[in-house]
Amino acid sequence: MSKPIVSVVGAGNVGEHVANILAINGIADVRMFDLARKTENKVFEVVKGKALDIKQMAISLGKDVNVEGFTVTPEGEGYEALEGSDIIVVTAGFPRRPGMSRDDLLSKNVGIIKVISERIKQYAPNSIVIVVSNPVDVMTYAAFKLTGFEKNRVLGMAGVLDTARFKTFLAEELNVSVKSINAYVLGGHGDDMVPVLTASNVAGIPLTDLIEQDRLNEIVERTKFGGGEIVNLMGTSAYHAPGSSAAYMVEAILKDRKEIMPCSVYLEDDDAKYYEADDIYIGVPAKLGKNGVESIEKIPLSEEERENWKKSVESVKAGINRIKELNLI
Ligand SMILES: NC(=O)C1=CN([C@@H]2O[C@H](COP(=O)(O)OP(=O)(O)OC[C@H]3O[C@@H](n4cnc5c(N)ncnc54)[C@H](O)[C@@H]3O)[C@@H](O)[C@H]2O)C=CC1
Ligand SMILES: O=C([O-])CC(=O)C(=O)O
Repeated sequence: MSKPIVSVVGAGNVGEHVANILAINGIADVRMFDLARKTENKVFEVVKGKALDIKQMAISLGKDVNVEGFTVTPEGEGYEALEGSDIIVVTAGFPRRPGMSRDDLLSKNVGIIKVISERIKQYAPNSIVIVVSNPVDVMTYAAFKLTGFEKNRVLGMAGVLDTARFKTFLAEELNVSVKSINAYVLGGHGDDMVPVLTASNVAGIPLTDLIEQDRLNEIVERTKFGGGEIVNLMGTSAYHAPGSSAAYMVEAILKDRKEIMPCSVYLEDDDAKYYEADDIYIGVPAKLGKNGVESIEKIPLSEEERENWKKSVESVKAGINRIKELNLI
């Protein structure tokens, strides 16, 4: 039986881990796209080598999957094999280095997203697009505008990762299984992200009953700067948890799971009214199924959380205004 096709555009650290997990889980055939690597006297088609290696890894684990690599150019040549993709995960672009914010990547990465979005529109007009490249909320907004796809078919990955970080620190603190923890991190994927304490609990017990406020504040701060912590340790950004988070979203869509998870999604109408943010991509709980984003949930926020939420909206809006000023969307 033929499997769904997931394309991964940008097969660097994050992209290859997305491909890796999808192949190990055996739930989709994977197509990977990346630039050639040029040295003084040789051009390496690294993406083809990575695809072959990942396919052989999956086969060594007894999985019958196809994984193929395609070399593309920055100008947008070589994307024909996007045709037939059910889902496209976009991880192409520059990662940050120590001392940088995610927003520092905006002007370099938006040009890359522009070319890729045009090719997605051309070759895979019915696909669902999951953007990972940073600053992710702004890049997802750009992909939405540039593909012209319906809002349910364009979403960004961040909240699954931020929530996994929050859960990691809570599980360590309380010595409980992550399965007993319900937690949500919403807002933009930047330093202003909003861990929603009022909606987070362990076996139904509010976090504030389990952890002293000062310690809880430390955990919240560590979560908000969780990406930066890894950048400072590795000199580049995280890729195992980002890769698995994107793969988790892919699987929820392919398996029509109707699972609610925080994703960067487009807010308008009723959702915009509730979240006080219109014409924006930002992290809120969303139900993922075969149609992509099938609904957006309105999570209750305390007064303090709503104030923090508003700050996060302002930073994402500033990024969106910057790409509008660059006349790239
Ligand atoms: N949303 C999130 O939570 C996260 C986002 N990220 C972002 O994901 C992006 C990728 O990160 P890494 O994989 O660590 O970086 P990386 O540098 O390892 O990989 C990026 C890949 O994109 C490719 N690329 C660059 N320009 C391209 C173009 N025009 N067309 C096709 N491919 C192109 C590069 O050749 C490279 O292989 C970064 O922007 C990073 O900030 C990373 C982790 C989490
Ligand atoms: O920190 C970064 O730049 C990459 C990222 O978004 C994350 O790991 O949260």
